[in-house]
Amino acid sequence: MDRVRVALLGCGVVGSEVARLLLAQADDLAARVGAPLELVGIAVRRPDRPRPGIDPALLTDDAEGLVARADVVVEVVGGIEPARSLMHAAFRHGAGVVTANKVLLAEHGPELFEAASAADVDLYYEAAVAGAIPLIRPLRESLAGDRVTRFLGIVNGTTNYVLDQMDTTGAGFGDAVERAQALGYAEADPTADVEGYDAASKAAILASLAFHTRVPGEAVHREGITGVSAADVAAAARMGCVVKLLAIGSREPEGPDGPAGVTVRVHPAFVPRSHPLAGVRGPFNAVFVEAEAAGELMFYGPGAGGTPTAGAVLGDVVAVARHRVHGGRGPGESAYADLPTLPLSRVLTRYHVRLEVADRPGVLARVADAFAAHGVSIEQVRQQAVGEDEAAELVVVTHVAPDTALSDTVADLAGLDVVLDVTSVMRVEGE
Ligand SMILES: NC(=O)C1=CN([C@@H]2O[C@H](COP(=O)(O)OP(=O)(O)OC[C@H]3O[C@@H](n4cnc5c(N)ncnc54)[C@H](OP(=O)(O)O)[C@@H]3O)[C@@H](O)[C@H]2O)C=CC1
Ligand SMILES: N[C@@H](CC=O)C(=O)O
Repeated sequence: MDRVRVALLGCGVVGSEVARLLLAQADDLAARVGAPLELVGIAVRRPDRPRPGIDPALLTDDAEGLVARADVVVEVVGGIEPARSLMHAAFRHGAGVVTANKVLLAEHGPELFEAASAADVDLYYEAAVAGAIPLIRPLRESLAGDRVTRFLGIVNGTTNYVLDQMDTTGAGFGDAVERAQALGYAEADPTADVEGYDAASKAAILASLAFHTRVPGEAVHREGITGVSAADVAAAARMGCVVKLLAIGSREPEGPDGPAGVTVRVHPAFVPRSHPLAGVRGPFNAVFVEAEAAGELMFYGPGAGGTPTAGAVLGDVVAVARHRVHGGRGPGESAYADLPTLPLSRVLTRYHVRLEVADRPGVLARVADAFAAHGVSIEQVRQQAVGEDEAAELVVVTHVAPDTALSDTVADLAGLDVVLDVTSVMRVEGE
């Protein structure tokens, strides 16, 4: 093969940087691949829009026609359609695909991996999880001989940036989200970030790879950060913690509580300031992976932004292009284990609960009884006046208990006449 034809679908935050780096590093990339990479076209929604550094002759709105002329298709459009149909078209034409599209992989991964395998072409997606951080390849290849038992990490740059701004600068939630959008970290619709959908898609991909099973995005327990208030950030600080949006996956053995399977969840949590995840700032991501032989590994780096993400995309382009030139194909999907995704009753955690209660004798005993009724023991309780007559704030931190016992307790607390409001509920993780 004398050249590898590359079609770029999308020229936004990530695509524009992929195009720039492909052109700027053409000689190096050619040397690494063994043949020049020729950018044959860029499909966008609005081809007439001026794009600095991009030859207008490359731009088209005929994505299907462009795919038919490529050996490697780079999909950085995002969303389900037309990205899904265009990937299928690429496979039909015998082209390998590189994508950064986690929502598509979390929803339609099995169908796409099967189509790539049937066409005997590559489907690479390093940039789909944790931006620039090499994490997919280590899980798919380097750890293929080990048994991963758990992962815990920060996989969304936007929410980490927002929570970090709230903690360190006192910024309001809305202002911090707007800044994340302006910096190119957020999805086209930032609801996907702040409501935890983006992190849930990434957690589904990580769990599927780490545990060799299929975890669809909708099976991931998901809570976003829209309910996190400045008061929660301050409460975390008082406890020596920071608030982080975590993605946690765990392999659970068969036992008295149920069958073997995996738990996968995304939610905000208090993380002790002494934990390395607490020091992950701005749009950076970090993921701990625990494996039986390797022990504990930590992956850290920029989790969002055009240039870092484009670096990960180009690494995949080189791998797929090398296969086009020298033959062969990268490893495919490794889902064979068929482990069920288990309910939150299998998750053990701790809760930090803030309650507004009536300021009168006997309240503490009523609250303690509600916890005891679900077998949850209390580690600390702190009561303080809230400035209103006859009301006080009660902060309760529990010991470890099944998540459902904790959430059932909170539901009961909300129904007590002495509880005026359940102000906030946060899990405590990473201890
Ligand atoms: N931003 C980031 O930090 C990261 C993003 N990703 C993923 O990368 C992908 C792209 O993200 P990002 O670059 O931020 O997104 P942008 O919204 O910035 O860019 C999307 C691009 O796709 C083009 N496009 C949209 N619809 C169509 C269509 N129907 N046909 C052809 N082109 C279309 C747009 O064209 P036009 O320019 O004309 O509007 C635009 O160029 C997503 O899957 C995202 O989740 C992954 C990791 C990090
Ligand atoms: N919106 C995403 C972009 C990268 O995946 C994020 O903020 O992490």
